[in-house]
Amino acid sequence: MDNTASSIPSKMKAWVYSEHGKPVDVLKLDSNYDVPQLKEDQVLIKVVAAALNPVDFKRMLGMFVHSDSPLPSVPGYDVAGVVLKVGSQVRTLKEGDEVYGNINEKGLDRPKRSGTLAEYTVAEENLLALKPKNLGFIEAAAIPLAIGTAYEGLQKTALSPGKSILVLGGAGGVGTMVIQLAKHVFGASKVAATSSSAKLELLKSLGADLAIDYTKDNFEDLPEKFDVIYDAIGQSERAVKAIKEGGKVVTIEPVGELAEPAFRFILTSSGAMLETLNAFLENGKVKPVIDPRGTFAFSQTPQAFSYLETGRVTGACFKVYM
Ligand SMILES: NC(=O)C1=CN([C@@H]2O[C@H](COP(=O)(O)OP(=O)(O)OC[C@H]3O[C@@H](n4cnc5c(N)ncnc54)[C@H](OP(=O)(O)O)[C@@H]3O)[C@@H](O)[C@H]2O)C=CC1
Ligand SMILES: CC[C@H]1OC(C)=C(O)C1=O
Repeated sequence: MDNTASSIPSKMKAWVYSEHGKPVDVLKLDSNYDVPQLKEDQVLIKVVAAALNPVDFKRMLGMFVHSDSPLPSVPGYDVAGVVLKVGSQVRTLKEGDEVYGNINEKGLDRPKRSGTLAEYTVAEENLLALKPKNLGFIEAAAIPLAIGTAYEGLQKTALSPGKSILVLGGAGGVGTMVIQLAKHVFGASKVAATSSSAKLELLKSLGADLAIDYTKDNFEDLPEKFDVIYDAIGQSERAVKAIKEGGKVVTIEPVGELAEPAFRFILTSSGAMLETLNAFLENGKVKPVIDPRGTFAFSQTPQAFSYLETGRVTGACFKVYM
């Protein structure tokens, strides 16, 4: 690959929004958008695949204007691609490296204005890791934000071997990672998770010992109580009724009522965390979950958002840059 400065274009294709609203209304394809400038501690990435996350459409709707970056903005946090150029302070990554990561260190604190739904993006070296050798770019792109949120939340609850956990929203991008990490990395003795009827077998395949069909049972009415509850659906007022004395409830829904003793957090992206988990991804103990209807071409980005906005995506929703 010719990575000389002259071979890197100054303009690119990018999906951009200049006003707040629904993606289908405000997201426009710009074929002449500025390739982001590289800072000393950053690398320039040729995007091969990018994953969509709920934060992308929530920002577009204007839900976080108080801490968001100014418009126009290219959405997208998760990327898998190839390093084209490195800044002078980059220590480890080099041109040609196949990398993946979440390009925004503080999830809602001034995310980058030039995100991953474009031909090129930039990220600080410490937010990236080498792509796991056994994963393709599409699979790798599905991982960073979801696994980072799952891992950080489980760390904050001090989940440890022998403890039990209930995962609310087990079939989602974050939930599918929480189940796997809880069982195969944190050593939980009992993993329960909720989903609708059609996704119960998926939960069990990921490591859930008990899959609860929320269309039939209210988890808080079941006799079993848990040491930890990971709430990925914003139902902390119900979750606190299912916790053991002294147990922990973590929720990732950043807005709305928070029932005591539940707590919430916004993830911090970390390349080091990905490098730690690469071992579990490469030995197959933790796997990316790809929605069978969730892979779209770059040109279909608005359709990808429409699918994500249904709230029914299983695992992650993507797009591949072509
Ligand atoms: N604080 C933070 O740092 C972060 C916050 N978030 C937030 O967390 C939430 C989850 O994100 P993510 O996993 O990507 O979302 P997804 O879009 O991947 O979640 C979709 C899944 O949610 C499941 N679901 C929906 N309603 C329920 C319910 N009542 N009970 C059980 N499962 C349900 C669906 O399963 P089914 O079809 O069976 O209902 C579906 O598979 C979002 O609100 C997101 O904004 C995400 C990442 C980081
Ligand atoms: C990255 C920010 C985090 O906060 C919300 C609401 C999400 O959906 C996130 O991913």
